[in-house]
Amino acid sequence: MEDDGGEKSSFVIGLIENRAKEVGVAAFDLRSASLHLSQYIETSSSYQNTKTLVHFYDPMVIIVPPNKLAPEGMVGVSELVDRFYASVRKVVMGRSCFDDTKGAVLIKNLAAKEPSALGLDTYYKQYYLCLAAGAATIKWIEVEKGLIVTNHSLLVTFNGSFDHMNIDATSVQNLEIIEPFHSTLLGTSNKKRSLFHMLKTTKTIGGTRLLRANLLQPLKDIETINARLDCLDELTSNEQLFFGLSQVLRKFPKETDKVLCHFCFKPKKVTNEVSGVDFSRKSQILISSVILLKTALDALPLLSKVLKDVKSFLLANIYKSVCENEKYALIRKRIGEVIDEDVLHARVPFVARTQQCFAVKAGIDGFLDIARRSFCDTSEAIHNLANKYRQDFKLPNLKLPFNSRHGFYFSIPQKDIQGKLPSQFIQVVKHGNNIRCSTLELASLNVRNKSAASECYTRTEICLEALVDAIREDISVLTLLAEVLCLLDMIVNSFAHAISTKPVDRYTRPEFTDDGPMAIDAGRHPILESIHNDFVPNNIFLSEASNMVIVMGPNMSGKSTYLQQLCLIVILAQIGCYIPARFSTLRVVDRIFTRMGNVDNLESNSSTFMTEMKETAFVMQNVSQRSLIVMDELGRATSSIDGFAIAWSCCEYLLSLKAYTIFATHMENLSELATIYPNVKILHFNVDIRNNRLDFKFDLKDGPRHIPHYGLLLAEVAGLPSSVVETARNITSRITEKEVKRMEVNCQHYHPIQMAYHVAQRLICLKFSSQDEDSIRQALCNLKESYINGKL
Ligand SMILES: Nc1ncnc2c1ncn2[C@@H]1O[C@H](COP(=O)(O)OP(=O)(O)OP(=O)(O)O)[C@@H](O)[C@H]1O
Repeated sequence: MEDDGGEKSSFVIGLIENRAKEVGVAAFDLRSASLHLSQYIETSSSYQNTKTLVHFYDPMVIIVPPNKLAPEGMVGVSELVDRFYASVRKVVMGRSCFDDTKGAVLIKNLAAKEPSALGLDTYYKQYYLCLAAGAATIKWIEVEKGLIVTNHSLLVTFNGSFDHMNIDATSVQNLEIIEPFHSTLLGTSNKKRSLFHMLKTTKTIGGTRLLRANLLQPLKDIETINARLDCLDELTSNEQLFFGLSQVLRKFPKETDKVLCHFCFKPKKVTNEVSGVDFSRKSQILISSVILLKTALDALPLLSKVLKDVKSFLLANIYKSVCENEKYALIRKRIGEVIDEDVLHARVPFVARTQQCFAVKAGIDGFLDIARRSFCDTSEAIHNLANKYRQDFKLPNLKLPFNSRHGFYFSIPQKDIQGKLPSQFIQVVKHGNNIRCSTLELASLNVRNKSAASECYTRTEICLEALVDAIREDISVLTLLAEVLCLLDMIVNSFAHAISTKPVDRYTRPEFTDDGPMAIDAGRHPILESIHNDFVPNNIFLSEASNMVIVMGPNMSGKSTYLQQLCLIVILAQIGCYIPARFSTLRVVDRIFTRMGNVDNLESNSSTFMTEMKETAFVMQNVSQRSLIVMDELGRATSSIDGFAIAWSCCEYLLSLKAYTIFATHMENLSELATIYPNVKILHFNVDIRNNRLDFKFDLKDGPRHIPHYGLLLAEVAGLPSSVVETARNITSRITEKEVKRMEVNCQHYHPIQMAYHVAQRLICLKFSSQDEDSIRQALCNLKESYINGKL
């Protein structure tokens, strides 16, 4: 296991597909020793589902089979990786490595849970592809990383992403969930952040990862969401608990979640001598894991103290399953039998090395004690050497830093060196205002010091063998501890922290109902509200009887912001966080679809319009009754007639579903939909026109509103030469005149059969709509009036 130390990805994923457009994914997290399997039908030729998952796992390695079995019309997963994930290491493994039978056996043996509890028996027949991907992935980890997964230690989940809300990769970009748009794309200031950046006040890497995973795949289970919200209620109403928990969490080492995987993976036995050095590195990692575990277990009683009288289910459950679990005390006791009480987890490299060398109690192993003496002697000799140079060469500010790769080296401020450095100093490198260098003597002492440390590690590992085996037997409690710490980090340091830094009642608890409406009172954009002090809140109401809202308004009036705001609020609510609104009732959303058209086109051979159509097709093919769809200016990228026709027919299609749709548009004629369909509501953004200037109010009003030639007004404000604007104005008035005449003629010649056809079509739509009687009666009246006035 490599020590990644930072936020580098720890996922290795295997991808495989069959000719029926099914894709199997196995995502192995080396950090938490967990394997997540998913299998699904890839409905879009651009691999939207797969991209979403790859984006979610953000892997360091992608394993694929040779590109021979790509389904018709698809590029194949191997090619997909080349095109979109060129920076990720791609490994092609033979088909024989993708063996589903082997995968099933492996997973049965390695999974911490019983196969029946995993549902493996039924899963096996249906989802063979992800098992095949799992076999290849585990094989690669064994061969390339030299790690063997301990039996019954792996956390395995099936269908991971399908238990959660699904947000496709394009929508993740559109909504700026993880990354904000490049400032030049939107013309916004650099201050704009993503939702992830806003909430990233977590203190551990595991907590940050959990937050990212939650934002990309929010929860769908109301019970879990409410459990988190109850926990937030308790944290926000009990300051002592909130501050107590934040302080206690700091006592746990930041890398606690990593401890677990070092016990899950057994390093392969190294037989040849060349690998000896590597072996010592692995021993070192194991020792540091034991020390880290000891430090974490020492902090556990503090957590118990803080959680003693908690009320909310989630915290009480943590208290019961972790704080009252005697296994932790037993593990701690066993560690205490071998490990010195004073040894602590340290982050400073040399301190960490010393702690690791002295981890095991003195007197347990004679060879270890000798190696330690040699380690101390060489360390002392290095420090004496530095003192000698300080005096001999009059370099009082000579420093002796250490890093794990190079060992000790000298650092001397440039200003202290008059002329040239004495010839003893070698490997001279400038580094800022300092010179870094070494000497032959130091290099030789470094080698001896390192070799003494290696000997200490190897001997220590032998002393720790029995202890580590005993810890491995209780791996599940360590998994639990790691999970709990990540969850607490996210809820306390991110969610509760975000709420506590806002004025009281700015963020409120969302209510969830099973099949109710989506009503948000005075909702605000979670990120923009901190940039605009005078951000204007707005409402939304969607229900089965009114499942489409069409939002109109001139450019810059706030339409896109409103769409993004709604989605971000829903995501926040479904990760179990409070939301920026006065009040809200929500129903659980299973997928969010967005068509916003402000993302760079990833498929270089598609025009803006093609991209728009592909995205819309993807929505249509995947939408369910529980989805939330936001469409911004659909149909603007082609001729106005075709664009309008497409926008209209898309609306009609979406209306026939029970999904909630919000549609922002400049096409005023789309408001006609409301006269035919009672479940369409028209809203517009309020704008005042004074002295030919638009004054944006950003508040939503009922009904449509016609603002003549706002495009021209805005073009003038943007600085288009006045002669150009004047010409445009003349052209507009001529077009308008012609249009009026044409409409009059058209009305006269409108064929009665066409009228009858439209009436019939709308009557059929009404028949299948689930509206109440009053609404249907009203819609029939509107239809009749339109027919009489010839406006159909
Ligand atoms: N509710 C609001 N309160 C305050 N400022 C807002 C609000 N909504 C939007 N804005 C500001 O107005 C700017 C323009 O908003 P937005 O891009 O949403 O307009 P739009 O109607 O979608 O424009 P276009 O039709 O040209 O895409 C935003 O960058 C934001 O700074």
